[in-house]
Amino acid sequence: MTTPVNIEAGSQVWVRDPESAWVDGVVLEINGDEIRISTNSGKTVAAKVSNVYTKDAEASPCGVDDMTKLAYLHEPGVLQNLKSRYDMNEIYTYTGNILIAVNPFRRLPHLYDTHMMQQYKAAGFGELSPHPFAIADAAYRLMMNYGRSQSILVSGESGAGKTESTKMLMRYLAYMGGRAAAEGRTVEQKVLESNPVLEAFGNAKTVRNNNSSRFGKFVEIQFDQGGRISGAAVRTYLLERSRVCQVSDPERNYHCFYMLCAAPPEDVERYKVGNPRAFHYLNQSNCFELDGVDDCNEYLETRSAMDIVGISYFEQDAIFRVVAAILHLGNIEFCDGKEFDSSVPKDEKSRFHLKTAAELFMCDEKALEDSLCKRIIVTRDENITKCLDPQAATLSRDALAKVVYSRLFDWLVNKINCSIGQDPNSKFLIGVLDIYGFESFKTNRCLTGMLLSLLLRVPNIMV
Ligand SMILES: Nc1ncnc2c1ncn2[C@@H]1O[C@H](COP(=O)(O)OP(=O)(O)OP(=O)(O)O)[C@@H](O)[C@H]1O
Repeated sequence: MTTPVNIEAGSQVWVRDPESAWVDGVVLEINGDEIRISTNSGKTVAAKVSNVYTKDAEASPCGVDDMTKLAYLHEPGVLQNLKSRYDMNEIYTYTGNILIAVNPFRRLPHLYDTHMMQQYKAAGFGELSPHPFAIADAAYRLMMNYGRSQSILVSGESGAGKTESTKMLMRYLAYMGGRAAAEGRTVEQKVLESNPVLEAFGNAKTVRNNNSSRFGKFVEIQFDQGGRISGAAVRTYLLERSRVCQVSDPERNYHCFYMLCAAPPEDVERYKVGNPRAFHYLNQSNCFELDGVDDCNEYLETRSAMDIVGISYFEQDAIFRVVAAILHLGNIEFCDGKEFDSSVPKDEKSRFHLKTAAELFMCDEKALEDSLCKRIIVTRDENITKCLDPQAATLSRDALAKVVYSRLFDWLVNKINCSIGQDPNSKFLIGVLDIYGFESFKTNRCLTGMLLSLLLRVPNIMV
């Protein structure tokens, strides 16, 4: 690799550092593709040309609010700019019409009050400091001016602040297109009220975030011709199904399992749950409780959120029966059956969990056992029943748990949409896509396809 044209002895540069990611310094000498640098932290280091970038010696110590204004748009330049701004409590920065948010990990209420929304309503894009309100405002204006639906993509690593940013965007859209309080609960209120239910079943503790959304969410805010909100819908994608059966330490399974285990005694008895440590789907990790979170309280709050969303007592009962049944399903173990390559529940304990799961699912115990220990192969002429060995039966058990859980989640989303109220005759919509980081996937085919289809429809703005 050749030396970048503008690097010579005496140049100010950034060099990759194993601890701080990048450190700045001055070039002492260049020998082929190796550069010796005296860093500003007082060390002399040697680095390959590919690990050295020119530093803008005239860059403002306060950074710039739009990174397209940077003299050098490379990784250390971008990170330094974000850091300079963050140190001044400026958590938002533009790159053109993309907004970059750095998680402040503390409440900044002054940034999001009504006064702030009024200011962004009156200003053009780029006139005020970078802000999610400016992004939402630009989307709303484009929709009104060009009569075209818009999409806002919110992406980043787990814990980056996507859900918080999505809430800001929705608040602003509700402010712009909202109906008077006298007209009943606003769409924003309804969407927010449904959050506890979605979070109970779709969020979990991960290494990075105690309340990580394990699904992608596309919130569609629908508008009439006059730009007033006429309905909304929540579409969910890619629920992390594997978490139902596999949890790594120190993460947790979905919140609802722990909530149910911590429910008031009458419910614990009704759903035949108890100590989460007794369930295989939960005890693969040593994390059962979350700091500052009372799972019993969360259970009661989820129940009241379900009441608000319009989920009846009987439906709630069925939901928690399914949740409990999944836990019992996970405790069924298998051993070899009498026939070659067949399996049966391993012992009395497994039989007990099979029986309990069947009771909770309200299905026939033998039918449930067969669905785990046998596979039916449908051919054109006949149905062939094939026995499964213990290993295959265990996989079949986990597959059933995952399918049942994801169907339950889809059912809940559908119920929430009925409660929020969609407008089939809406003129336009603004969609806010909150989807967890690209790094989570080995291949991003379906995610990329989905994003592409959204962005092709409305190639506008990203956060
Ligand atoms: N703008 C903000 N102001 C204050 N706190 C914030 C802000 N953004 C994020 N946080 C804090 O960071 C935490 C994680 O943020 P959030 O849940 O939005 O991340 P996420 O990107 O949606 O994560 P995941 O993909 O895991 O769901 C929040 O619970 C909150 O405490």
